[in-house]
Amino acid sequence: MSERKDEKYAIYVENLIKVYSGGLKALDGVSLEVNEGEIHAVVGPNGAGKTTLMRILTTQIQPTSGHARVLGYDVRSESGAVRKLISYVPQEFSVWTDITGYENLLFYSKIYGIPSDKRYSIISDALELMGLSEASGRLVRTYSGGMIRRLEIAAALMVKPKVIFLDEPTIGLDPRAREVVWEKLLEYQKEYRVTVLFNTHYMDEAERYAEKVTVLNKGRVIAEGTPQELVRLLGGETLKVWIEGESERASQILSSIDGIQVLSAKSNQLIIVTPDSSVMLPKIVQTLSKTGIEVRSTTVSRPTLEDVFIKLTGMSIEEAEKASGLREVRAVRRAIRAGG
Ligand SMILES: Nc1ncnc2c1ncn2[C@@H]1O[C@H](COP(=O)(O)OP(=O)(O)OP(=O)(O)O)[C@@H](O)[C@H]1O
Repeated sequence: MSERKDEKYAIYVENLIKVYSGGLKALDGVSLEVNEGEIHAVVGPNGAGKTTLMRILTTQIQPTSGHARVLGYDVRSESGAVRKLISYVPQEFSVWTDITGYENLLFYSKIYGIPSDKRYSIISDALELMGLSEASGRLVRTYSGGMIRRLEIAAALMVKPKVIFLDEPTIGLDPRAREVVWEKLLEYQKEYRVTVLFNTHYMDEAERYAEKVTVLNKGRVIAEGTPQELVRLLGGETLKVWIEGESERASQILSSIDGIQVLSAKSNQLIIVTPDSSVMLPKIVQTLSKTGIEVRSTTVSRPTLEDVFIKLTGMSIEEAEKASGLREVRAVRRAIRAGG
C-alpha cells in the first residue's frame, strides 16, 4: 500500500487559512512540513500568525479552511489522538509562583492522569532533565525567569510527548538563560528524538537551534529551508556601512554598481550584500566619496536570517513589529517574563 504523503511527516500543514470572528485573516494559505525528530522554527514578527498556527496544530482552535495533521492525525477530526501525543508550552505563564517547583509538577501530573505510583519518578526525571532537581523544593517565586521557563518545559515533558510545541520559549530571558533553556531542550531532544516546533522572533535563535525554518509574515510563508539555505539566498557577505549623509541617496548611487544589493538604507546605515567584500568595499568608499558622502565606519559579517528577512520584506523584524502596531504586546510579555 502506498504511504499517504501527509502521513509520513510529524507535522503536515496544507493551505491553512484562519479568519478570526472579527474578520482578521491571521493565516492566509500556510503550508509546511516537519519531519519526525526535526527541530523546526517558525519565525516572524508580532502578528505574523505564529501563535495562531500553533494553536491550530495543538487543537485549541480550528482553522477556517485547509488541513493539518500531527503524526498522521487530523487536528480537526482526530484532535483527541493528537492531544495524546503532544505537549504545548504556551507563551503565557503556566506555573504557580506561590508553591514549589515540585508541587507544580505534582499538580500537572494529576491533570495529565499519571498514575500515583509513577508520579514521583516521572516528576523527578523531568526536574532532572531541566536542571531543576536542587531547586525543586523552593517556591517558584524565588526562581529566575529562565528557571520558570524550564519548569514549564519540565511539566510538558512528563507526558513523554512525541511532538513538543513551544511558543516563544525564551521570550524575555537574558542571553545566558536562553542558552541554558536550549542546552536542556537539546539534550532531551537528542536522547528522545522528539519533534520540536517552536515559534520565535529571535532570528539568531532559529539560526542556531533549528534544523529547518519557516519564515512567516502577515499570515503567509515567505521562505523556508535550512538556516544555511536561507542565508545562501542572499549569496555573499553582509556589509554594514555607516555614512555621513543621506542613506537613501547613497543607496541609489550604490545600486548602479554590479554585484551589490542594498538591503536597507536607514538612519545613516546601509546594509549591503556582496559576493566579495574585499573587492567591493574600496569601490563603495570611493564611489560614495566622489559624490560627497563620507563613510564613517564599516563592518563585514556573514549574512544572518535577520538579513534574509530584510531582503524578503524590506524591513527588519523590529520595523515590521512597529508597523503592525503590536510591538507593545511583546514589550509587555517580555516584562512579565523578566519579572517586571
Ligand atoms: N482570538 C483572536 N481574535 C481576533 N484576532 C486575533 C486573535 N488572536 C490573534 N489575533 C490576530 O491575529 C493576528 C496573528 O496573531 P498571532 O498571535 O497568531 O501572531 P504571532 O505571530 O504569534 O504574534 P505574537 O508573537 O505576538 O504572538 C494578529 O493580528 C492578532 O491580533
